[in-house]
Amino acid sequence: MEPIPSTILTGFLGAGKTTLLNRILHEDHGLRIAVIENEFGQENIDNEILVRDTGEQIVEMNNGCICCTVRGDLIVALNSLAQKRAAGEISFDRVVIETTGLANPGPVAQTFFVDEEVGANYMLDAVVTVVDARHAMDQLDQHEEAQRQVGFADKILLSKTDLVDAGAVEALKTRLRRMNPRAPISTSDFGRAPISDVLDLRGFNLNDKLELDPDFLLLEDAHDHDHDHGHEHGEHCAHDHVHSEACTTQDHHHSHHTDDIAAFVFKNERAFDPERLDQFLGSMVQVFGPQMLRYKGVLSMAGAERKVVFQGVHQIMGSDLGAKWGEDEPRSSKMVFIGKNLPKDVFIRGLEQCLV
Ligand SMILES: Nc1nc2c(ncn2[C@@H]2O[C@H](COP(=O)(O)OP(=O)(O)OP(=O)(O)O)[C@@H](O)[C@H]2O)c(=O)[nH]1
Repeated sequence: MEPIPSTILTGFLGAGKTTLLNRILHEDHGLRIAVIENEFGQENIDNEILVRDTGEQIVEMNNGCICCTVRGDLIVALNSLAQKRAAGEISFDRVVIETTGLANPGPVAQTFFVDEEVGANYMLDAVVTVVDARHAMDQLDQHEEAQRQVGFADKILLSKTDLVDAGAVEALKTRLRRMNPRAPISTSDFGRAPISDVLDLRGFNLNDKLELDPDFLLLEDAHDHDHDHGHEHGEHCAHDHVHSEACTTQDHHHSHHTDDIAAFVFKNERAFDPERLDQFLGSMVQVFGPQMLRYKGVLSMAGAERKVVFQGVHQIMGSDLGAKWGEDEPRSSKMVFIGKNLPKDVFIRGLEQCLV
C-alpha cells in the first residue's frame, strides 16, 4: 500500500490551527482526513470545537503534555489508525496532526523516520505552520517554541491579517523569510486557505532538515530541557529558552533557562451568570492580558439551551454559541487558561463568584 501522506499542523498558542482544520474538514474535497489532536492541559476543549462529521473524518485524540509524550503517543495513535485501516474498519487517505501551540515540531516530525511501522505506513508530507499576524512579533521575541515552529515550516500561513495593517504584515513577512527562506508564505483569513496550501505539498525534505540540523534523527532523550518531570501532564511545563532567531541547528543542545508557562483548569457544574462572567473576564483581561497566552472553554450559561464556546489570546477574547446540550448530558463548564505567572487562585475564586 502507498504510504499515507501526513501533515503536521503547527503554530503558537491561538494562532488559528483549529480554525484552519475545521475549515478544511468542512470543504468538499472528497478526501477522508484522519485528525490527531494533541492538546496542552488535561482538558481537551478543541475536541468540542472541532467538527465531528463522523462519516468523513476520524478524530483521534492524543492528550498529554506537549513535549514529553508526543512521540510515544503519536506512534501509538498512528499505528492504531493504520491497523484499523488495514483491517478495513476505517478508511482515510490523509492524516493531519494538530500539535499543541507549545510543541516543538522536531520530535513530531522525527516520529515518521524513527518508527519502522510508522515509516512503512505514512509519509510526512509537510510541516505547515500557522502564524498569528497580530501576536507573532511578540511571540517570536519571547518563545523559542514559536521560533522553532517557523524554522521547521515547509509552508507558512498567516492568520489574523485582518487585525493589523499592511505595513505590519510586510514587516512580519520579512522577519519570517529571514528566519526560514525555504517556506512559502501565504495568508489564511479565518482558515480560508485553499486545500492545496495545506495538503499534498510534498514539502518535507529530509535532506534539507539534516542539513539544517545534523542531529535531526538522533534519538536522544528528546527532552534535555529543564522539565518538571514530576508534573501532572499539562499542569506545568517549564520550558527553557534560547533566544535565537533561527531555530534549527542548535535546538537539541541549547542552554536552558526556565520560563513559567503553566496551565490550570476551572470546572464547575453550576451555570454561569453571563453578565457577571463577562465583567469578570473583561477585567482580568485588562490586568493580565499580556500574560494570558491562551484561554478557552465550553460553558454552561444560566437559562441557555446551548453551550457557549469562549476563547481568547491575550486581550482578544470572543465567544460563540456551540451545540445544544444533549437531553441527558450533564451540564457543566470547563475552562483552561495557559499563561505566564498567572495568579490561579485569583482566577478560580473570581470565576466561582460568577456562578449562579
Ligand atoms: N481576527 C481573526 N481571528 C482569527 C483568525 N483565525 C483564527 N482566529 C481566532 O483566533 C482564535 C484562536 O483560533 P484557534 O483556531 O482556536 O487557534 P489554535 O491555534 O487552534 O489554538 P490552540 O490550539 O489553542 O493553541 C479563535 O478565537 C479564532 O476565531 C483570523 O484570520 N482572524
